[in-house]
Amino acid sequence: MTQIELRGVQKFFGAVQVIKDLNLKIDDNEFIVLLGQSGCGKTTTLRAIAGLETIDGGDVLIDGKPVQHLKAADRDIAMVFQSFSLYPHMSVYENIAFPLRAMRKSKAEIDGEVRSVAKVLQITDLLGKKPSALSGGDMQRVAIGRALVRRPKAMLMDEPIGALDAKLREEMRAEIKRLHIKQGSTTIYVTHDQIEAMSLADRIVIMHEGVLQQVGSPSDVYTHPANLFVAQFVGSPVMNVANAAVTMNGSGARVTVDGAAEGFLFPSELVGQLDAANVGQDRLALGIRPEGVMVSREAADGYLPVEAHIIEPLGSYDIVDLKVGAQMLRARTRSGFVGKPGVQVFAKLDPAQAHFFDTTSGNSLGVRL
Ligand SMILES: Nc1ncnc2c1ncn2[C@@H]1O[C@H](COP(=O)(O)OP(=O)(O)OP(=O)(O)O)[C@@H](O)[C@H]1O
Repeated sequence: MTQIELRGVQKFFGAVQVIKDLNLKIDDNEFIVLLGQSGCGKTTTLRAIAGLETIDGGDVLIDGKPVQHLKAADRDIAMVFQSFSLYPHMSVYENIAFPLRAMRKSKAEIDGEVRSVAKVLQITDLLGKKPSALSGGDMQRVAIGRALVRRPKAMLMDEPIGALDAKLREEMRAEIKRLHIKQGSTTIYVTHDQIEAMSLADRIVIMHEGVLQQVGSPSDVYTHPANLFVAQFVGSPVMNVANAAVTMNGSGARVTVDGAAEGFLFPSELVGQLDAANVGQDRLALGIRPEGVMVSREAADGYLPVEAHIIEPLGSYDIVDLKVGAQMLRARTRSGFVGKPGVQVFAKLDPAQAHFFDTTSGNSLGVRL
């Protein structure tokens, strides 16, 4: 049982505040990913939990007990970094055994535990080798083994596979997930790679400039981003965002992108929900992912004429830039569907996939259609 909680954590480096009032509760066995751009404070947060960094305000609690006054060695937390940091003169076996020797375990106990961790990580045949004879992926497996072997209360991982090439990263990502399912330890994992975050996390914590933006399951942050930052940080290609106005027209609502002659048709509930959010409907930010922009080659009910610009063929699908008023909306189509740039096609938005944000605060208005 290991729960970790951050309560109002503050951290300054000189006059610069790099963690701003961070509150977060991490459950036992949860896999939490801290996601954000370089410099947003992810590593500092991790180091503060591990005890490698002091904090200037708030509490870090492990299983309900404040630990901010405890040294790193007394918190029983293991950390894996991007740089492998193995002892080069020791064999893989000795590297993994090292933390157990420091705990003064018996020879038999050490042997049992090293072999059991090696089995889980599928590195038994490497136990006799020196780190210099290992590939990057294997070195990182050993580093993870060394962290796991002493059964810490929690595992903290700072971009552990960031230095590996793309193919190996994908393999290691799957292994870390498998390992977590098998071992089930509370894990906090730092990355700036949203695909890594989406594939590994039970919950993703998105940070920006030291401020927590949203905490949620991967599908939560993807389908219900709390603000424009999250909307445009999660998802590839990024969500389209366009300034737009909403008006009532006959029985439905119209969402008109800046500079466009006509608006997209939306259910009338949109106006009611925006009224309830108490915002000016003459200027909102409309967010829609490429898969929410539907394209037709012929005129059809509810579809507006638009011009296709750049077409990016991405193998199983294309991303097509469509000029709508003063904005470019990117749509995802079957490959080859639009043909060539410059042609006129017709577009419609899927109301269920549309998001509306306050242009001033950037916050989601919580519209659900
Ligand atoms: N020891 C330090 N002294 C001064 N400033 C620091 C120190 N460590 C980090 N910073 C600054 O604090 C901010 C947050 O850094 P941090 O490493 O936590 O960010 P990060 O999100 O992990 O980024 P990255 O992915 O680049 O490591 C950055 O602006 C960084 O330059």
